[in-house]
Amino acid sequence: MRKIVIAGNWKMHKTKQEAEQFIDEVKQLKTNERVEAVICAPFPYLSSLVNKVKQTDVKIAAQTMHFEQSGAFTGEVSPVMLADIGVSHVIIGHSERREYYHETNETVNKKVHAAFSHHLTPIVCVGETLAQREANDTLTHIEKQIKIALDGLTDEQIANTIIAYEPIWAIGTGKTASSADANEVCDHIRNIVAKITSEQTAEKVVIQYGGSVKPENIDELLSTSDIDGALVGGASLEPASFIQLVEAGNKLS
Ligand SMILES: O=C(CO)COP(=O)(O)O
Repeated sequence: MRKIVIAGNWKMHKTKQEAEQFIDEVKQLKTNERVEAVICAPFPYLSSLVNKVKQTDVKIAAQTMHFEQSGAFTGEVSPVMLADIGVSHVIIGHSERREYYHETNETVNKKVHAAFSHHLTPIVCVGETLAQREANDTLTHIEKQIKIALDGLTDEQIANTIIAYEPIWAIGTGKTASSADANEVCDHIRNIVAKITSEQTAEKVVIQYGGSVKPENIDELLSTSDIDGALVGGASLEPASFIQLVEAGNKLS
């Protein structure tokens, strides 16, 4: 049985005090062995939050990183730095990074390789715009994103990659893809992965859905065949709501 990964992506929200208080409020959360609870926090808080979640079931992730280990890249954070402070996961290629910070499929691929070189689990985001969906381009667009993102990885690395399907039109808009539509794309993603590697490897890949996920719709999303978790923005900012999302995963196993 695949893992269920519930990840909260805080984006550029919270003061340090609010971030630490959040962790204090969720640290009693227990996940069963199938479920992982991850908070993707802003860089300045990572170190302190990693220390706070020791002995708890919550993991701390970064929201992006550079692909180089070090160098003259003013303002950037490297995989070495993240691994050094005990971060476990990193989001790569979020649509906001692609749109505002020129991330391309090629830089996503370099970052995924860099993540594995430093024992970080990549959460690789893919998804279509509304225009692409309306032009019936969703599946071709996503196939291209996935093929380039995973290029050159070993089967074992692919099995350990988390893929987040986030239709751009559903992010922060309150519009969720119907669970059937979301599952159809996640199923397609698994088929693409199977073509690149094998059915066996593809069966191991955790595929999350993201885009206006909240406690009210997570049960339905998780009840589908190919959605193995969620990457949650807005609804991950309040401890009570994040706990409900993780409990929805706990209920499944
Ligand atoms: O972008 C997202 C998570 O990475 C989704 O954000 P919302 O849950 O706020 O729609």
